[in-house]
Amino acid sequence: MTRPIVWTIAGSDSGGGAGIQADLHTIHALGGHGCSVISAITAQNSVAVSMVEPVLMQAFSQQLVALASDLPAQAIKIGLLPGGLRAEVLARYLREYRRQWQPYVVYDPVAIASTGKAMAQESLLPAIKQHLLAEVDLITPNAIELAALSGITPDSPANVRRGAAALLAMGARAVLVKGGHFDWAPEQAIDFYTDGEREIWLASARVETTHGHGTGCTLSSAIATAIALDYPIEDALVLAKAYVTQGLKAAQGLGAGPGPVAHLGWPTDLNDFPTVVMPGSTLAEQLGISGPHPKAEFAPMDTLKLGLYPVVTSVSLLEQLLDWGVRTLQLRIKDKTDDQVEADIKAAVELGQRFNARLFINDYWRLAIKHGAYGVHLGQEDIEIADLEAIRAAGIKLGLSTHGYYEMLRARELKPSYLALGHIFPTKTKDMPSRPQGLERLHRYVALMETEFPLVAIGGISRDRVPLVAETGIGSIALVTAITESDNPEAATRELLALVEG
Ligand SMILES: Cc1ncc(COP(=O)(O)OP(=O)(O)O)c(N)n1
Ligand SMILES: Cc1nc(C(=O)O)sc1CCOP(=O)(O)O
Ligand SMILES: [Mg+2]
Repeated sequence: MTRPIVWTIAGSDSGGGAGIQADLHTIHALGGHGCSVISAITAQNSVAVSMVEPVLMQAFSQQLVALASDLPAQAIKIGLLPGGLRAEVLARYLREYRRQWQPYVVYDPVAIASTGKAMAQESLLPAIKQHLLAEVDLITPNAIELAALSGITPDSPANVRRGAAALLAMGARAVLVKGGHFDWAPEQAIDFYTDGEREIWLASARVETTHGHGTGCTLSSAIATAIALDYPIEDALVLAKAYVTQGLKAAQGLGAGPGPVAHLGWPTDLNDFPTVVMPGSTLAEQLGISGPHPKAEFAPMDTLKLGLYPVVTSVSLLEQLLDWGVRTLQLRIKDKTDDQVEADIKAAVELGQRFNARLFINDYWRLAIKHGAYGVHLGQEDIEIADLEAIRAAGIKLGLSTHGYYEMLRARELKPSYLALGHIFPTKTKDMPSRPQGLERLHRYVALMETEFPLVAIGGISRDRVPLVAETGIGSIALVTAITESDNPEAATRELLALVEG
């Protein structure tokens, strides 16, 4: 894949830990090609910022013009703007880019250095509100910047929400409040994202280090790069947070003051990824997140490798599949009433028991409980409405669909029996709101999660693609049409069984 282009419009940090320098490290480490528009030259080291010198307006504009004519960006990260005039001029350029090629714009409203020095002129604040906010897709203030912009000090979770809502009311499309230093959560680095419709709280244990110079720049450029790589925003947020956490853990002191966050490449350690705060935890209570939640983990599977996993709509095909040797399978009937499907579900459960198979019922969890099913498979939307505790208490196994990093981390909090990862390739079986993941991402997901849960790949997996999917190390492959649309379902199933289970 060619590297997507990401611009950073920010200040140069002579010390190499923040600003343009941190951004270019981050963009490159995550697989983007970084271009830079320098807004100001700072003279600084790890101890102090001794000078902030805005570049000439003409030099600022000409960098933008040069890049726009040849290297248009998939995503743009904005950092330090030294004053209101450049913010206003930049807003005008961004408006034009939006018309031409719609880059995703992340703005980290750097106003005060971690050393305490004001980095920007007073004219910046009104210009952000009046001109820039409307042109950015995501603004990422820390507590001080949120208070400066919104007038609300985020001294409680409620005030974090209020501050973010105030920025949305001023025209921001989405807000990520960075909680590296919330007094009310001293043990955690908690970030809050909202676009006005949904709220996401991400928590990481605070890394004990004084070497965190450049974390804000790094986070925002990591988000921009992940978006340029075509990750949805919720995945970009968790990936960027993991990148920063791994960088903080490896950060070293260079110079007499706080050293720079380290730049180590794609995050691969699950311990570096944040927790998606879900109802039921002490933290969730503190954050005012309530809702039903399972009291403990779901029944574990007997193996991490579930093998071939056909998903079918008819009980008669289920019976044939069992006869042909399949031992993990699912009855997936859509859009019928409970009365219409109950007989089929009862028959399917009995068949599964007769063959000692891992037979999952899709969606109809009440009937699955009633008839003592082996397992239930649910989607992300079901997590909020199904009675997960009732499923767990009945001893029924739970499989959950996921479509990327965020959903995987969210599902992980519910401790299900397995996770499905989809859709790997384009599929005609179902209208998918997300984009296909592809093999490279699947590979990364498997490496990240394989010791936690059995993992199942699903979506567009034809017979010919099975060996490629199996090469990622995934222990189970779910498919519909590879069997149901085959000219000879029995031969197809036997071949697939041999390919997947050897
Ligand atoms: C093994 C497996 N993975 C994913 C799905 C999809 O479940 P869901 O997201 O609930 O969508 P529907 O199947 O209900 O349309 C699945 N059924 N099985
Ligand atoms: C039911 C389903 N769920 C998916 C997910 O990604 O959650 S993909 C999918 C359809 C799988 O069918 P086929 O093997 O014919 O592509
Ligand atoms: Mg479902």
